[in-house]
Amino acid sequence: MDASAHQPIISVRDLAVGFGERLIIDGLDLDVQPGEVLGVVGGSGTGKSVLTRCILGLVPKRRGTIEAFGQNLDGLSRAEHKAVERRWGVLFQHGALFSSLTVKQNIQVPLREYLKLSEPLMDEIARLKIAMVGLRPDAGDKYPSELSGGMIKRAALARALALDPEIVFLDEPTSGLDPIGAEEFDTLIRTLRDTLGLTVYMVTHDLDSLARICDRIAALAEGRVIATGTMADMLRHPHPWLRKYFGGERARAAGVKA
Ligand SMILES: Nc1ncnc2c1ncn2[C@@H]1O[C@H](COP(=O)(O)OP(=O)(O)OP(=O)(O)O)[C@@H](O)[C@H]1O
Repeated sequence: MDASAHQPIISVRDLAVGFGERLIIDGLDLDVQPGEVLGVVGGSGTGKSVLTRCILGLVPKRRGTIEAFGQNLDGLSRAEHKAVERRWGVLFQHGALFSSLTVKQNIQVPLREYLKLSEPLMDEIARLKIAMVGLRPDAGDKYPSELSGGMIKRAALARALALDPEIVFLDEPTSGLDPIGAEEFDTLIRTLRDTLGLTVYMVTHDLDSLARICDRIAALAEGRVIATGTMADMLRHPHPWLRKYFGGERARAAGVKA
């Protein structure tokens, strides 16, 4: 069998990231396996967004290595890094669409940045992505201010999928959605994973999402990943934060059971 079949898409070793004198991440190891939906959890301020941004090259690290698609990201030229960036899509917290652009134009931003395509082809790709995330065709001509929270998330996901990425990074994709909207969005992510073979790295506080769609969970505390595994593994873990998080009232309400 091809050895690359088992190679993690993302591999982080002994990562340290800090601001000023404060180390937020210190000695963090994490692998993201091809085709999995990985849920990244941790208390507020534990560094989930910082970790994500560091993997994406938006925050510098102090120490450690980050590999994406088998390549060490250190020492890549700008062109080589851009080639890596083309293989991932990102949905930042709150959608982060450009408010002055329509949904179609937002989806076309990465196409313009990374590819040279004709206008009709870009329109066709935008149409496909809009359909893929379950938006109506007329959503393409709307501005973000004209969309509901759930539609904004879908539009942002369509933009994250614009370049047919192998992995998408989602930062709290269901935050701000009502339970029905959140469940529909989870179903969409799962469907995209199943149909496109997408790998999903998802920062979330949403226990329903974790239980519903994550194959594996990575828990952050004390600057590192303190545990990885299935929901069942999390429920058995002795770490006090995990016991509180997965054993609390909210977890019971989400139907999370040992
Ligand atoms: N650019 C920055 N400069 C200084 N400190 C920062 C910067 N970015 C993040 N931090 C700090 O790093 C810590 C981790 O922040 P981060 O946003 O990663 O937390 P988080 O785990 O994603 O939290 P939440 O679940 O609340 O979104 C916080 O204390 C934050 O204030």
